[in-house]
Amino acid sequence: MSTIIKTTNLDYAFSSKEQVLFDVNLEVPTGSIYGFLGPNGAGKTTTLKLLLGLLQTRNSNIKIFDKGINDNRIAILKKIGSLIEQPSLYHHLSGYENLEVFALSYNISPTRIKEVLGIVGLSGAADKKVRAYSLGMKQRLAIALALLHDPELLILDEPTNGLDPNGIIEIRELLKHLNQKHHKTILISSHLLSEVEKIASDVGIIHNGKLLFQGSLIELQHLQSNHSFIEARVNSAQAAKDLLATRFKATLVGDTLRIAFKNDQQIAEINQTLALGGIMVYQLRLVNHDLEELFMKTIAE
Ligand SMILES: Nc1ncnc2c1ncn2[C@@H]1O[C@H](COP(=O)(O)OP(=O)(O)OP(=O)(O)O)[C@@H](O)[C@H]1O
Repeated sequence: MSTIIKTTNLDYAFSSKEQVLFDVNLEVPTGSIYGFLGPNGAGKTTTLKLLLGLLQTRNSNIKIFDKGINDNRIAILKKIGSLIEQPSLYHHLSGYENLEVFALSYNISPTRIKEVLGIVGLSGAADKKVRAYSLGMKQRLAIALALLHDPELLILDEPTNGLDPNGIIEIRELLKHLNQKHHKTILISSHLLSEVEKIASDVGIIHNGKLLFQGSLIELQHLQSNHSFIEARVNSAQAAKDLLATRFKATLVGDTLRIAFKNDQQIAEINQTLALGGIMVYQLRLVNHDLEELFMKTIAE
């Protein structure tokens, strides 16, 4: 698996007292949608700005496309499309004209303008003034701007922030389309796990400037299943605990027993052991740690 972005022990301080990033080792796989997740103030925007050279550190160890950012800034930035904070759009111009302003500066053909308008689903609204656009349409136009030069990598800071549910779905579908059909690697920041898990293949969780988790979404979900348990309501919780003790880790919580397990086979085994041991089982309930809880737990630890 190749890596499109790699940072090694990335630190950043706005002043000598205010260090906001601590040893961040980001690894974004080529071809992924990488969800960079963290609560407000965690350091997401600062990290993305460092990747884009909008902030600089003397000893930053950032490699993008296998090249150091400090020595290859222009070549690297040519292959990146980005959206950081509010997009700057001309509201008195149409969507097409907004793209044209940038296309003229960067020698990009009118054909490409039409193409990106099609990709972001704004062909029908191309001649409408941007001031009449919904927030979601403005955001899609901003993504169209980022796509004009056909970059390999997109870096988007909270692209669904402030959008209504419909707008959020449209951006999500657009990003999936760009990843799957146009083979763009996408690094997207968000403070919402529920959003990231619907779209990302890979996840990094940052909190207080430290990367607390990094891995595939499947690995994150696996971590979730490790935090799930079976809750048993039985006639004698202590007797049930003793009966299971050699095979399972169980904890008494009031009258119920919480039993850690790894797979469905083990659930059947727990059920059988209790029944054969003469325990009256009133209820066996699967309690899933949801990812949101796991996320909160991760950042609280
Ligand atoms: N220009 C600045 N000067 C000093 N401190 C800053 C500056 N910009 C950000 N910070 C601080 O750096 C820390 C990280 O901020 P950053 O904007 O990177 O977080 P974030 O995860 O993107 O959160 P948000 O979603 O709220 O933007 C915060 O404590 C913030 O107050």
